[in-house]
Amino acid sequence: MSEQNILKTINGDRIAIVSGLRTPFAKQATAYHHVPALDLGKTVVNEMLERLNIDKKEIDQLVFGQVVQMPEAPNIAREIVLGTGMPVSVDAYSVSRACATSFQAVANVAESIIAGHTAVGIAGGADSSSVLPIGVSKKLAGSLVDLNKARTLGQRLKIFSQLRLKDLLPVPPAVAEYSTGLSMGDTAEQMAKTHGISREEQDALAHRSHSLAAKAWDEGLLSQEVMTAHVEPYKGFIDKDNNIRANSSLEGYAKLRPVFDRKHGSVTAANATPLTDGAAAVLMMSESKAKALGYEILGYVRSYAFSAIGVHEDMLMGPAHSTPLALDRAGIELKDLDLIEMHEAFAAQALANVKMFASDKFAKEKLGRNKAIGEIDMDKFNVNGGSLAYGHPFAATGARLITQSLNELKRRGGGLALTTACAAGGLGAAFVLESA
Ligand SMILES: CC(=O)SCCNC(=O)CCNC(=O)[C@H](O)C(C)(C)COP(=O)(O)OP(=O)(O)OC[C@H]1O[C@@H](n2cnc3c(N)ncnc32)[C@H](O)[C@@H]1OP(=O)(O)O
Repeated sequence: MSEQNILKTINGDRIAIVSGLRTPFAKQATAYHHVPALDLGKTVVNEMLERLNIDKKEIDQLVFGQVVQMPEAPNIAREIVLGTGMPVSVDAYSVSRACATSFQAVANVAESIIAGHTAVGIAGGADSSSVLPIGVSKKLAGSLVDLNKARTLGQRLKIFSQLRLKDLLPVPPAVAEYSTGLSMGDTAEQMAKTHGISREEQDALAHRSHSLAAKAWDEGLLSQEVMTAHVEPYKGFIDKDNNIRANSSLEGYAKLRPVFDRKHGSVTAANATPLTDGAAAVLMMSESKAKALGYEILGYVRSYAFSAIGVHEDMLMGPAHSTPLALDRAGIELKDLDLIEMHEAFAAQALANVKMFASDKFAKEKLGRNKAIGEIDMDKFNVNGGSLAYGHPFAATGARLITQSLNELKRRGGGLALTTACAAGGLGAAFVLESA
């Protein structure tokens, strides 16, 4: 391991993460039923700035993302700046990298710090599966445009007469791959079959995830990094993730029917992430700026990598593709890591990735490498549970993983963590983080 292999600015400053915060995550149509992602984003950024008592004039940039976009506020980042009392001069733009969106936001702020353009930046993401941009059918959308252009009553009546009842039905956004039409759950089913991941193994991982997450909450490990959020203005508060099952039992999992392949499948509501609402953010600075402002640093971004594969088969293999790149860039091997935090989109997807980390065949055929990335020590893997339990508000998960890993490293007295995720479009993200 060499000091050379860590991201730094031209002045030798490391990329510091000073703080991370998130809202509690809530299942679709529960605590945040009518709260848009933008409000969740504003809430978390506002609270983070309040807690740190930072002069808002110090902030140069805010990069944020939202996977399910709201057409009326397409630049969520700028709306957060304008809605949290930051100076209007704070640069803000939005990014989208499906489930790795806030990883991308962190990478963008890191690159801006490395270039010397930013000294203090905020990165994060928010998503709501409860307040959705419900659209109209393509036929109706086309007809509405034509209606706008129609000049006579006859032309208008002709357009109306071509519409059928089904064309008038609302169309919710799909959690599916645009180019194949396959849902993420269909892909998880594919991966279970290709990699021989049994239903029992999937249920066991989900049970582990819920049990560890419940324990983490019981022990107070998350109380600092998760804020209390308002449910709907003036209606109440939520102070804990509401998907986690403290009384998770394997018998309960076994009873559930598969959802995506009802006949031969193994992916159920319990071994898939639920649709979730929430937001998360991190405050980043160049190392010297953090020290000059007197902030304690939580950790550093040592390296990161993104990867991309095809979308027709086993598309959610992002961790197995991006991790070796990030490890190489960090100048380390898998065995040097103290923690491995992998986004659990589905138990089948996480287990397929764990399996392929250890496979020489996969390394040779898919990664063009001589040997496997390495066997994951499960004692280091998602030690406080994962997305199966916490839930997965798409754009917020990366920032959750980064904050949770750095806080856990700190509790353990330091070290290195890998945080990694798969994403739609065959994308993958991996970050190597170093405790301060
Ligand atoms: C890169 C990526 O991250 S890709 C991933 C992107 N995300 C997704 O694709 C989301 C995938 N998930 C989903 O679409 C949905 O959660 C689904 C379709 C799997 C399930 O949706 P729903 O049926 O609405 O789930 P719901 O929460 O109602 O649970 C169904 C049942 O399972 C039960 N259940 C859920 N979790 C558990 C559990 N851990 N243990 C026991 N029972 C459980 C519920 O109690 C419920 O039982 P009931 O019908 O008796 O009330």
